[in-house]
Amino acid sequence: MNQEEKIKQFIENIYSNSQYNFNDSRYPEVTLTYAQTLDGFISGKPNTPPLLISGKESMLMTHCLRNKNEAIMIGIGTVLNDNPQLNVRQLTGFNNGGNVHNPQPVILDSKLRFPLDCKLLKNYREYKSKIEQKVEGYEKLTEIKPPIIFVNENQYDKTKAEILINYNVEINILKNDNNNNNNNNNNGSSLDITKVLSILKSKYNIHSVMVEGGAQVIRTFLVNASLIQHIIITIGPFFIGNGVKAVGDTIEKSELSETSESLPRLENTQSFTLGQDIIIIGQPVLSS
Ligand SMILES: NC(=O)C1=CN([C@@H]2O[C@H](COP(=O)(O)OP(=O)(O)OC[C@H]3O[C@@H](n4cnc5c(N)ncnc54)[C@H](O)[C@@H]3O)[C@@H](O)[C@H]2O)C=CC1
Ligand SMILES: Nc1nc(O)c(N)c(N[C@@H]2O[C@H](COP(=O)(O)O)[C@@H](O)[C@H]2O)n1
Repeated sequence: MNQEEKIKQFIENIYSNSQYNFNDSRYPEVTLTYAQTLDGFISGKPNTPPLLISGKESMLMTHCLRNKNEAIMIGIGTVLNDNPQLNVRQLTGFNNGGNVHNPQPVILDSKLRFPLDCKLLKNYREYKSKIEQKVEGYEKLTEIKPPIIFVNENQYDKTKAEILINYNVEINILKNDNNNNNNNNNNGSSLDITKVLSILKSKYNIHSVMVEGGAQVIRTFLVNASLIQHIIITIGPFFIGNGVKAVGDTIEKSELSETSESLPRLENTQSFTLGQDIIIIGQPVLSS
C-alpha cells in the first residue's frame, strides 16, 4: 500500500467506527478539521497571503478527507482571503477518470460577498464548458460542483444573487434570527448553523460535511459542539507568534449554545505524526 492508500484506509476506519446514524439525525455527519501552528494560529494576520501549515503528507490527508466527505464548508472570510479551490487535486486519478470525487462546496456568506472571479466559480465554469464542448479527455474529468451559498435575508444584494444563480450557484436565504446560538462576533450577521445543516440534509441529501474553517466558523462549531462528530487537527511543528487564532482569544460561557453547555473534550483520541506534522483525532463529548 502506498501512503495515499494507507491514509484513505485510515480515514475509512474513522468513519466506519463512527456511531453516527444518518437516518436518526436531522443533520449530516460533521467533521471539523483544520491546521494550526504550535502556538495555535491557523493563519498569519488578516489580509496576508494564506499560510501553509500542513506538510505534503498532511495536506494529502486533507485531500483524502475532502474525497471522503460529500460537502466541504467554509466561511466567506476564507474565500476572500485564500481564494481556495477545495478540490482533491492531490489524489491519484484526479482528472484522469479515477475513483475520486470533489466535495460539494458550501459557503457561509451572510452578506453575499462571494467574489465573481474566485477560483471556486472559475474552476466550475471551466469544467462545465469542457464537458459541454466535449474537449478531449472530458470523460475523465473529476466533476466540479457549483457552490451552495447561504445568505441572510435582507443582508445580501439580490442583483448579485441573480448573477450567481445564472452560473448555477445555489443561493439559500435564511431568516436573520439574532437569537441564534452562533455568536461569533460578526455583528449579527451570523447564519444559524443548525438551519444550514438541516437544509444540507433535507434539501440536498448531503450525508457528510467537512468543516475546514476559518476562525469564525471553527468557533461557531466549537460552541455548538453537539453538531460535530469528529475533530481532526493538524499541528505544524513551528511557531509564528501572531496571526489568526484557531478559536480566538477567549470564549465566554454566554456564547455556548443551549445544546452544548460546555466546550468539548475529545474521546477515542488518536495521535500520530505524518511527515513532520502531528495529527490529533477524536470524537467531541460534552461534560454535563
Ligand atoms: N489553517 C487552516 O486549516 C485554515 C485557515 N483558514 C484561515 O482562516 C482565515 C479566515 O478566517 P475568518 O476571517 O474567521 O473567516 P471565516 O472563513 O470563518 O468566515 C467568517 C465569515 O463567515 C460568515 N458567517 C456566516 N455565518 C456564520 C457563522 N454561523 N459562523 C461563522 N461565520 C459565519 C460571516 O460573514 C463571517 O464574517 C483565513 O486567513 C484563512 O487562511 C481558513 C481555513 C482553514
Ligand atoms: N489542511 C490545511 N493546511 C493548511 O496549512 C492550510 N493553510 C489549509 N487551508 C485550507 O485549505 C484551503 C486551500 O485549499 P486549496 O489548496 O485551494 O484547495 C484554505 O482556504 C483553507 O480552507 N488547510
